[in-house]
Amino acid sequence: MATSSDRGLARIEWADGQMPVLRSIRERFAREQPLAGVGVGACLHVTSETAVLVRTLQAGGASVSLCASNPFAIQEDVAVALSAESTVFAGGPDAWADDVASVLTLAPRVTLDDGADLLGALHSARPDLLAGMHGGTEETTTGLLRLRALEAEGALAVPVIAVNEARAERAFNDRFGAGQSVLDGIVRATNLLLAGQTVVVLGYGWTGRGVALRAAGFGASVIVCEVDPLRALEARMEGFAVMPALEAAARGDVFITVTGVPDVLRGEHFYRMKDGAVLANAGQFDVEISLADLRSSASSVREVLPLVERFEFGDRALYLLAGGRVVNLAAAEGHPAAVMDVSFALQALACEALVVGAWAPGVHAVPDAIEREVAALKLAALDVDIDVLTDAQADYLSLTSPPRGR
Ligand SMILES: NC(=O)c1ccc[n+]([C@@H]2O[C@H](COP(=O)([O-])OP(=O)(O)OC[C@H]3O[C@@H](n4cnc5c(N)ncnc54)[C@H](O)[C@@H]3O)[C@@H](O)[C@H]2O)c1
Repeated sequence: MATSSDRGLARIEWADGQMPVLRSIRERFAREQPLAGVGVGACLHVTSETAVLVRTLQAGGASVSLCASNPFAIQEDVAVALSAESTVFAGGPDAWADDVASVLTLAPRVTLDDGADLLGALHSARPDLLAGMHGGTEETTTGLLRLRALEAEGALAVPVIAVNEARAERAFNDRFGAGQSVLDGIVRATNLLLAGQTVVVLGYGWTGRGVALRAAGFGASVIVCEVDPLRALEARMEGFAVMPALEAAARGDVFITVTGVPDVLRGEHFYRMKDGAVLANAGQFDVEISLADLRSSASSVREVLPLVERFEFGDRALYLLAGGRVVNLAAAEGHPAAVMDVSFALQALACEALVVGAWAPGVHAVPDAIEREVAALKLAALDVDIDVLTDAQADYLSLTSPPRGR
């Protein structure tokens, strides 16, 4: 019978198969050993994709200790399997603070954060370790807010690479990853046929744009609602209907909020919606669809399917998915491994850059060379070749060395 460790190993191998960019970095790291002897502390989701990143860093000579950035986001079988190869502290919600502290006791010289927990704890509890560090990487907007606040106070003592803001991360994570998985979550929860439906996307930022694109690909008519005139104009020029949410409320069959802003859909919208309209949120927090307005205006509420609640308003009903929580995590599986391949390739190369380069304390953008390398490796994995500037073209553009396709 397969043990928990066997199941974890199988998941890691499956993820590895979807992560060719990280695999090619791992092969180079194994040859070049850029991280030889470096202790890396990682505070990330404990998943099969993270295990592939850990293996990559270890192939480059690092010793990695891992704890969970979200104590509820631990794949137990992966944690068991990975602990045979590296140091894993994944005791769950009750042990979370101890797990973070345990990583710090190993005095990491590079940190990989998903919310600035390790770097935050180093600054508050172990400032003695900061002087010996190469620096850290940060994967989230929230973490960067914390680190930039430290920087503004003059207290950030190490360099941090803002992986979250890389162009490749934005494109893959937000547009392609969330674009697909948000619709996957809606379809899994409802089994709706989206072709022929009117899908209203509220918010046409990095993520909303991906959602709108994929909804159109399913055959839906897409309406975009925005408050930013430039983004609204882009949506219009990209072929979508654009109108205020109050107008869209009467037309939509499926509504998807993806703004990061509270109460984007509220009582006045619910009153205009058609019978049977479906409400889903793809923003980070469950604040974009006003649950208070839904509950206070509905005459009755009941669960009709797992993750689908029916709110009755007189002779009409609206269906709320996943209680308004982020639908691709609640009803599907979040980002595919192929998306995490790009995010974690940026992490691995940023880690290498911190170790081999000289960086001043402060928050830094991901170097353009890393973005290009990750994109080139992904193209190679897709077996796509591209052109290279001729020397004359490069001279014309006054580049000292022409960028390479791959
Ligand atoms: N579900 C996922 O996997 C996933 C992935 C990435 C980001 N997110 C979340 O999605 C949200 C948006 O992220 P983003 O990176 O696209 O941000 P963004 O800032 O690029 O885009 C948000 C857009 O919403 C618009 N907006 C704000 N208020 C609005 C309103 N009342 N009505 C209509 N439009 C409005 C803004 O003008 C902006 O264009 C955030 O909460 C983010 O954390 C979720």
